[in-house]
Amino acid sequence: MVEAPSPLKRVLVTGGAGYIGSHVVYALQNTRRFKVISIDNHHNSYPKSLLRVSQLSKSELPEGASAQDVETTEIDAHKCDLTQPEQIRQVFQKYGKAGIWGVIHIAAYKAVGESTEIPLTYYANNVGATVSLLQVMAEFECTRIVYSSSATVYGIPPIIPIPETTRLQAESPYGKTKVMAETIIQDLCQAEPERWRAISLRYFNPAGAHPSGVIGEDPRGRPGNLLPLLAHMAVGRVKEDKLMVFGNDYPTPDGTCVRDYLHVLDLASGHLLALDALAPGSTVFDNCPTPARVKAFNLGKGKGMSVYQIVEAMRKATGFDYKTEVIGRRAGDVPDLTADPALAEKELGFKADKDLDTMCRDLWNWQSKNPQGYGED
Ligand SMILES: O=c1ccn([C@@H]2O[C@H](COP(=O)(O)OP(=O)(O)O[C@H]3O[C@H](CO)[C@H](O)[C@H](O)[C@H]3O)[C@@H](O)[C@H]2O)c(=O)[nH]1
Repeated sequence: MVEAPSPLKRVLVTGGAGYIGSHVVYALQNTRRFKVISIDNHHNSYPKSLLRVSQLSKSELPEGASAQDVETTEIDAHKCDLTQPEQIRQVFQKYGKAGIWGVIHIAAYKAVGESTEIPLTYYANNVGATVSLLQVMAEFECTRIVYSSSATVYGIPPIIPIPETTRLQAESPYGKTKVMAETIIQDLCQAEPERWRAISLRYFNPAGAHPSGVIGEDPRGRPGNLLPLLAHMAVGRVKEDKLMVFGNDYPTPDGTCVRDYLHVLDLASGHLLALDALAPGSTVFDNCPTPARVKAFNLGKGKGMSVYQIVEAMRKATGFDYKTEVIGRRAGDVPDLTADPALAEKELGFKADKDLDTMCRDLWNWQSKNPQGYGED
């Protein structure tokens, strides 16, 4: 049976149970304008995260909240594999034609090194699944999509800060999957300009957690990324006190790589702005060079931070006495990935305001309250 129409906009989030997905779902709920449907295969995420998001959103409802407000805090969560079109179709069938207003497509594999070892898995999961998703969306007349892309599409960028007009030249299979999916979405919007609207969001380095410490990042296994690794070291989950710094001979102020870290809640707010920009009446596509309604935006702060600056900020937040040892460069690392965030600010009204100390404080709040992440209870 098809669900009855609802005054709330139904938004499907793929990868909703993951680190970024759970914060995006929270942000959607916080507006009280959306009903969230999540699909996730739990490859690198935990269903518990969505239970916690719901609890958090419920706890923030004002007294005497309406039934509709309460409905916004509920999530229709599905365990679903995006490489299986039939599984996606089943979710859309529940809501019928045009029953889902738009999609935020976050689900993907994201480890650069791993993608060089198992490229086919990456192409199937990140590109093939995107094609299947778009096909099912078309079948069900759901033609608005916000796509999670990455700064990795720029490869080794020729200009810092990086504007969106920079040529895309991703190096790893992972990065190439992001370029391909962006291209596929662009081609679709070009082929059917009256039908499709799409925004790709090129994430720089998301960090931190919701300040409640109820949700956060919980990578499976030893974290490969810098901030979760430092958090795991401080909490004793990784029994190391020495961070291996991957190279100090880069052409950067202190020789270590520079990245543009932004708070995950700022990143989540970018998704809301992008989603609203897909609505009729939005002016975001007015200056597109073709009738196609498709754009890409950087989501970053526009402020680069080195590995040593991050270690220092985490030392301040956690009180942990990190030691460091410089080892060779990590394959695939680029010296500097700092966003030019001007376009997203001008056209979407996006600004990543939260500073590095806030990111580290919120990360530590999450990690110290949940030393074993979601796996502990
Ligand atoms: O043990 C470590 C881990 C990281 N680093 C350094 O810390 C910086 C940040 O590394 P992360 O792995 O945290 O982040 P990346 O910028 O490499 O990765 C991010 O960008 C990638 C694309 O470039 C992918 O999108 C990935 O998912 C995303 O987390 C890099 O200079 C890295 O060399 C270390 O020195 N030691």
